Amino acid sequence: MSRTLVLVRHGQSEWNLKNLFTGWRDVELTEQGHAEAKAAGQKLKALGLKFDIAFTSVLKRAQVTCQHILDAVGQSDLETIRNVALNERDYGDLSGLNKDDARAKWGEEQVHIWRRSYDVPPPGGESLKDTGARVWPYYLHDMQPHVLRGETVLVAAHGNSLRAMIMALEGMTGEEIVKLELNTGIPIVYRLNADSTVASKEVLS
Ligand SMILES: O=C(O)[C@H](O)COP(=O)(O)O
Repeated sequence: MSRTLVLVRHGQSEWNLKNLFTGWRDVELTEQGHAEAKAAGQKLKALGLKFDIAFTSVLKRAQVTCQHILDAVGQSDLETIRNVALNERDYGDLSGLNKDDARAKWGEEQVHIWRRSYDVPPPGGESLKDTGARVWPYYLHDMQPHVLRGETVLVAAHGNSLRAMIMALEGMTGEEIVKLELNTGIPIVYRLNADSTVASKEVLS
């Protein structure tokens, strides 16, 4: 029984590079981002993983990352489900602003609270809790059944949609999740037990 779940944050995007709040804005990968996504695929290939299904968001930086990985493992045509539930946390009024400019305007602490706290939303946007309220039901209903059937599932998504998923998967508290940072293009390989709990976790950095 494989029961394997692979989570990957998209490669570096144009707005990661420019240090802009991105959220639901649909921006391209940078050259480095494409390379990170291809390297993620090579790492998964080296593990000998073959996927049964892939999931991604409706944003192209995650979709392109997903495709690079599938190309690298020789599964370019694998069934891939795109769903808005996996989108990045909506950054609301901060979207498009420079993160350093925001710190200068509202202060380091306030910006950190908006970026990393569990339940404080940025103005007009989603908190991590709000993001989890759409990601986790989608995981339980659409992805987990595949994993529990013994399949190997790829999820290419975003920093905060994946942080919300990881929080629930690992049973982390609101305080613990504040410290979790996900790097771009680094696969996290979970093996699950039959009761859906985490048996092992490997970060392919
Ligand atoms: O949406 C964004 O700006 C980033 O992809 C994630 O941002 P964060 O590091 O501020 O959570």
